[in-house]
Amino acid sequence: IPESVLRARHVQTPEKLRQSYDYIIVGAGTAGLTIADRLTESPKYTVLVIEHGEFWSPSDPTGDGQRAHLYNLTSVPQIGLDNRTIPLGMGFGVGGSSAVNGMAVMRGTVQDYNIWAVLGNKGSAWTWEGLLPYFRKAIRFVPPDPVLAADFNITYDTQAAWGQYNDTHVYASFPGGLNPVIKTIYNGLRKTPGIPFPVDGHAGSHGVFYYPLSVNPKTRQRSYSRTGHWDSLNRSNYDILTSARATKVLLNKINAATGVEFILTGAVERHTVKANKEVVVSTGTIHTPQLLQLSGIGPHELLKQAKIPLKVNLPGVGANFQDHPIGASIRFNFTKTPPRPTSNSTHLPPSEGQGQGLVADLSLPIAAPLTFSAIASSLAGQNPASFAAPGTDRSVLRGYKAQNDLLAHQMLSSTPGSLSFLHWVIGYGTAPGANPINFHITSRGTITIDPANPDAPDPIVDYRALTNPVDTGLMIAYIEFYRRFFGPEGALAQYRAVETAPGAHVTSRKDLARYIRANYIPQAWHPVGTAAKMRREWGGVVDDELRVYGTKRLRVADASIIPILPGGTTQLTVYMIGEKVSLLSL
Ligand SMILES: Cc1cc2nc3c(=O)[nH]c(=O)nc-3n(C[C@H](O)[C@H](O)[C@H](O)COP(=O)(O)OP(=O)(O)OC[C@H]3O[C@@H](n4cnc5c(N)ncnc54)[C@H](O)[C@@H]3O)c2cc1C
Repeated sequence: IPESVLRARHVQTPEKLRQSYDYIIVGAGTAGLTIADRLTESPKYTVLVIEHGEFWSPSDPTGDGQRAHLYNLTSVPQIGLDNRTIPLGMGFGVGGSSAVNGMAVMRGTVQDYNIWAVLGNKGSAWTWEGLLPYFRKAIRFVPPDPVLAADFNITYDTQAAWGQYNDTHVYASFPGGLNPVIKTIYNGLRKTPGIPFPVDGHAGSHGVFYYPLSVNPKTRQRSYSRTGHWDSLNRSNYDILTSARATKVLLNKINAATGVEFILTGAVERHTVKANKEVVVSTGTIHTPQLLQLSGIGPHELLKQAKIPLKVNLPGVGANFQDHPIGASIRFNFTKTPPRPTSNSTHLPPSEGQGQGLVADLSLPIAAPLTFSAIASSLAGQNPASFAAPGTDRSVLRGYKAQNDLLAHQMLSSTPGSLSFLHWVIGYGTAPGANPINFHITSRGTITIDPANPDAPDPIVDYRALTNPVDTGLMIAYIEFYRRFFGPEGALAQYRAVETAPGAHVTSRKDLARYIRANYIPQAWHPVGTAAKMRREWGGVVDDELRVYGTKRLRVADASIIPILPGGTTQLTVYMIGEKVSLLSL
């Protein structure tokens, strides 16, 4: 069967585009392809997706590899990290970041999403309960092999977490065996008082649980937005234009989106295409604020400096930038080697390195029983202006204050649905120890066009990592957690662990802070927040229907609308956003 019959249309030159489309989606990434698939289910609407990269397949051994399909970005020197610059990669090409990510499928807790409602407008449906149907619709969960499940105590709750929807081809599954070494840590956590073990970490609780991967269990290939929402679609109302970088959303006199301006790779001429109903920007957390700013939507001072005519003064565009930081590593050697755990599921291929695995996502009172309340008080007592980027608008500062108050409140709670703070991935490697990840940072960065060179292909990335001292305090608390867990009072004391990094002699706050500054990586490829779904008076960029404030017929739908990081990896949340906005748009 010719490929063209199996697919919607891949357009490679602007001349082959229609005169106009009902919907134009900018970015064929995780959310973008989800939305385009859902909108074109109805033959009533024509949809064009404009994508900067190309079609490619991560499973193609003759292809040019994943690295070639990442934006090659680097942050500005980080004042909180001894002026280190930080590289970051974002997916580039059809499938976006879902084509290159680590495939872990996770979700935040109940309060992670209830917080979105508090930060949003009145009557928001963005709560755990309100979003659960879209989460369920976003991904098809396939339970683990029963022998594997019994071997590693993998439990799941199909009813509460996953539901029975089956109209998606994006899968979450457990494709291989697990490294039995993790059983030593698992047993240690089991013996540690106070650590919760929810039946399924996707049902809204923090604690210790196994997570699946976005892998098709039959083919054992990556399952992502392209395989789930593009391949095999035969729809004449659906076009994708590739190698085309959107440079502007076109707005008329009443700031209604009328189309998109774009430039083909390697060319200089700018083209435009008309949208009859809506433009949906879905270019991800780094490029969405760039595109809005280039379109005249953003902080007025920045746009004035860049000589871009102001359409809407929205100071929050590019503010509120967050990612999960990977903290400085803490490592131990066991002087008495634990017996190597055995595995009954050896009929399954092993999954030694990065793969489906075990996580311990712990609330702050569990991770930091001695300091959680002092950390919470110090955050609640802060004036965000002391730590925000110079010149941050008052509305954005009000939003930061609202976020701080919510986080400070959650720092005191260990109820099942409350936020997890310390994220410990136990599936990677065999050495005891961790690179602790902080699920809820308090520093806020920025993404801005360069006013001196607004047409540069990528914007300026500034994490402002560790500019809020609370983040250093959290990392110190996590190091202390591991010292207790592996130390003489911990559940694995019999193996007499010796700390190798940073070393047992590094104990003062000053020395620990220095170690953290030198080794902290402010990103785990989960950037969010730069076009946040929050109240406008709190620096929000989109409303509860993901419409950009001050405009008409223009929405944003991707990771950038997430107002505050969830306690989980981000892809499932982004698929959920794609599912939800598709229904809002129709
Ligand atoms: C290396 C890596 C590892 C990760 N690991 C995990 C993981 O294990 N688990 C997990 O849950 N999450 C993970 N994530 C995060 C997750 O994949 C992302 O949060 C999610 O995919 C983001 O989706 P999005 O729709 O916001 O953006 P994307 O999927 O990145 O889509 C944006 C699209 O827009 C295109 N684009 C950008 N600018 C323009 C423009 N001007 N014009 C036209 N097109 C444009 C891009 O090429 C891209 O296709 C990882 C991400 C990366 C990069």
